[in-house]
Amino acid sequence: MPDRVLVCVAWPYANYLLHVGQAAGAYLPADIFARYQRLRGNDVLMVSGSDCHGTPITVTADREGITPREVVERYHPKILEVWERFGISFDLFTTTLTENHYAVTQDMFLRLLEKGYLYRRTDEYLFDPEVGRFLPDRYVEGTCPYCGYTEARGDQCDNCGKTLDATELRDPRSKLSGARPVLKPSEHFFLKLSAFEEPLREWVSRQPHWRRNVQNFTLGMLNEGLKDRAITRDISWGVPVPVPGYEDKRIYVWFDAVIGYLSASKEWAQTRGEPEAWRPFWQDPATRSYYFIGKDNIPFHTIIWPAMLLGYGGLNLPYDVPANQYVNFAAGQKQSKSKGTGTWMLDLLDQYHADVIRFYLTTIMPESNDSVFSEDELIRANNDVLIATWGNLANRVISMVHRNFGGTVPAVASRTPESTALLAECESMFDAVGNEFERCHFRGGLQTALQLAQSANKYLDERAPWKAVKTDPDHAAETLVTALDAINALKTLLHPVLPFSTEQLHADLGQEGAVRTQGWRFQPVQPGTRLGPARPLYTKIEPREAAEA
Ligand SMILES: Nc1ncnc2c1ncn2[C@@H]1O[C@H](COP(=O)(O)OP(=O)(O)OP(=O)(O)O)[C@@H](O)[C@H]1O
Ligand SMILES: [Zn+2]
Repeated sequence: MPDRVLVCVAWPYANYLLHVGQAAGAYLPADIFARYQRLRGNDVLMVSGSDCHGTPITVTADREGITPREVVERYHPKILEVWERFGISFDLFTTTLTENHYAVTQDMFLRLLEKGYLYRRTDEYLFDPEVGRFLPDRYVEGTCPYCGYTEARGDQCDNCGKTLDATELRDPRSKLSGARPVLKPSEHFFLKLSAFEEPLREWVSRQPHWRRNVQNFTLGMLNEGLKDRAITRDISWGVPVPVPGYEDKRIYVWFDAVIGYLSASKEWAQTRGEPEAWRPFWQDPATRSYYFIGKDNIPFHTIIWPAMLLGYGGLNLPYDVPANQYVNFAAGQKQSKSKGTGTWMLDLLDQYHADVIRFYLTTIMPESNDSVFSEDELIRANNDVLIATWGNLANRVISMVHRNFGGTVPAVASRTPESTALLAECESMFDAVGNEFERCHFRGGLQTALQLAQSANKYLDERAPWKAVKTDPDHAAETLVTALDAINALKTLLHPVLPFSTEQLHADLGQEGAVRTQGWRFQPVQPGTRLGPARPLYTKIEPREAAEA
């Protein structure tokens, strides 16, 4: 029986272009994982969409003098273009502007209200006296009360990752006018997070497979005590609050964004004409659901969303939340679209093969520590590792079979112990790499697969088939066939990371169909197979200093 796996990926705000931090932090790991699970033959549903609400969108709209909807219409297609060109294989990438999403969000709201997990409360909120508007979330900046970071936003501190109430900020200033805000009362709905403290603590403690930092961060928040949080805002853009008297307010963007995972699953089911198909992904307790996010999103996925799910009832909690640290632009400077610091994915895709970018970003995936993106390092990774260890291996062997055996895989009678050893390594790699990918260790999975490429290179160098072919053609044939077997294994092992070039190689190895439908297993190349052309998988890139000189 195949397993069922739900792959949920953070909803990017449709207010800017996507940068490498988001790609390496959330989208690429999710995609490698989903591709790996599909190869295993599991039922996978991978969903996300553009987050079209909240102050990140309205702040951009105000700044650019356009409507929030126009902001979304400008950036959503650009996001879709990145998925297409970068090979992020969503089953559905939608938006939070659909009727379905509004309905699912309001249903969640009303059910939580009915069950007593939402209540109304009047508090004082920051208000800009100059423009006469409340200042929710990102309309206000100030100093973080926890870490002293001076550019904390009203909703959270990017430095220490704490979620904030705007009124907690020290020295707050309005993003609309720069004015010092005043306090003004307003009534809002609150999510009774405090009611979930114990069940959440019990649940989080039972997740030994979680990343240590995710678990500790979450337990830390639980130990400090959960405060109930306002889930409506004085703002005119967002999902309407389905309660009379709240016409001027909207549901808080994070409340509706996390519901997006569920609403997108329902939309996917409707679109494929099986409206109930979302249920097993959410209601069968055997389904594992993974949430791929960056570290700033942890509280929303390990506390707020699980609390909402517990309150709603009958829906699976996350199985794992493999949150990543940050990819920085330069040491200590986060890639951030709202701050305008970053390397844009569309620019990179104009310059480099998608698989080269995927390869390099996997090597710097911030699984345990922050990392730094560098274009020079990308070029080095392409030339010195990707091509030197893997691309050349495939290209050399296919070329030699063309040169010496007319492009047809020769038959071999028996294999020497060195060849048998390499084949055994091919077999065992499927478990070794699979175990890494299964645990969301994508750097480790890639490094492990590359060890097989190194073994194959060493094997070839030791047996020098280019020389042996003149004196002992059978020996050369055995070497090349065994090397082709290793290349065929690597093609599958590397497919989740390098989907485009491994599909090309699959054709060049004379194989039918597509790698993605072959299964996660070792398959030797059959004798008599006609190989395709020996096309290089990647091209060498001139280092930038040389190019500029
Ligand atoms: N530099 C980064 N490194 C790793 N992950 C990141 C980075 N920036 C964003 N992410 C993750 O990518 C996902 C989508 O990000 P989001 O749309 O919030 O972008 P952002 O650049 O953080 O935006 P903003 O600066 O407006 O908060 C989130 O899960 C976020 O944690
Ligand atoms: Zn802070």
